[in-house]
Amino acid sequence: MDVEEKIKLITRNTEEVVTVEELRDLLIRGEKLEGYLGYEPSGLFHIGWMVWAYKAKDLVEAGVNLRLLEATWHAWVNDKFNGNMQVIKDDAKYIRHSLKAIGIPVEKIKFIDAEDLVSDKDYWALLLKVAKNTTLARAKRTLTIMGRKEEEAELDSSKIIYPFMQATDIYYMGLNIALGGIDQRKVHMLVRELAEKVGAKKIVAIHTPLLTGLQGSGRAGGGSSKDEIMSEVKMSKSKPESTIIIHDSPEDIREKIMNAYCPKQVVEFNPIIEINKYLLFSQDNFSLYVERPSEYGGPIEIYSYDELERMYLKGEIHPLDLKKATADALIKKLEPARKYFEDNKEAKELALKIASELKIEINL
Ligand SMILES: Nc1ncnc2c1ncn2[C@@H]1O[C@H](COP(=O)(O)OP(=O)(O)OP(=O)(O)O)[C@@H](O)[C@H]1O
Ligand SMILES: N[C@@H](Cc1ccc(O)cc1)C(=O)O
Repeated sequence: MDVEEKIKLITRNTEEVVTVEELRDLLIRGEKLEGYLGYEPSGLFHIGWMVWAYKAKDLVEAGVNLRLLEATWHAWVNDKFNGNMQVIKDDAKYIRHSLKAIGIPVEKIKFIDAEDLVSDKDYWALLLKVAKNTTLARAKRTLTIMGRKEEEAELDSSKIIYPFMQATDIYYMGLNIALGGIDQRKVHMLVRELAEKVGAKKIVAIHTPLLTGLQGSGRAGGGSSKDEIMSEVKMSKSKPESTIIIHDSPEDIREKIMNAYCPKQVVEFNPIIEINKYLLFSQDNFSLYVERPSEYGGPIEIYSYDELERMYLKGEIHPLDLKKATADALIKKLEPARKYFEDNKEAKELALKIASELKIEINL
């Protein structure tokens, strides 16, 4: 793959890359691309996560040396599983299985437990350096990266340390690429700004779009920037009613999709449109078969997202027909993952354990 082909693969289906010029520069200079993405192991794998997982796969294919950071300590600070570290660690194992189940080449990725970073005193020395160079106001504004509002650090000041930890993760591992959903933007910008001061490389930040929760944008509150608005309305493991998880049965998926927000001729914050854009058409060789009634033009096969969007905006595809077609396509897409969890004993036991911790019923 030449430089431009790599750039195309790395930047496709992203919300933004800060900056493409810097990425090109790294590639032209032949620097090894050292990348990562972190997640809190604190729930069942929902389809929103497939957006970054597919991007992780692209990065691996483009030759990035990719790590996935199991942010166990961060999840603990963020009160996940009531601070039960054993369950957080089991969830991390479960997520590895989930990634494999959806077809991510896990054997080419290095998984790192945050425990391995925080057990080195140099990590904390670096963290203090980051904190020394950041105002409290800035740190508070960055709390959206952990799904929290500024006020939430008032009662529990460990939360204010979280953004410093996330920044330190990046410096400590000596990375030049950080991947995350657009809700992680604020910390990546901080990391870029402070790089010189802490003597680290300046990262290229790659941000993937966030899939809106099934209820649409009804929850959007006072956020002003795109990352703030999206972090409120995104599909999230903390809001099970808004999510489709990879273990949902075909019947569950159909029912959830049929009940989802999908306004006629509107594509913004429309989760059904976004499932098509970010999960289905984003992958090679996909086409959507829509069974339209004959008075609306009859059945049609759609070959690109742009074509779908154009027709939907014009009212040529009715939400109901789109929902049915999307449910069928998503059920098909998740079939291998269902099968993986049915067949793999360890994966199944872990999934059931996590589900029972969360008091969520799954049928495997
Ligand atoms: N709905 C979504 N669509 C796409 N990416 C998402 C979505 N939700 C989270 N992500 C991305 O997944 C990664 C891990 O996020 P995180 O652990 O916060 O997941 P979450 O489901 O939002 O959970 P929580 O509710 O605990 O915040 C981040 O890079 C984040 O941007
Ligand atoms: N803040 C991320 C998780 C994360 C934690 C540590 C990191 O270094 C990176 C990512 C989230 O909640 O989505």
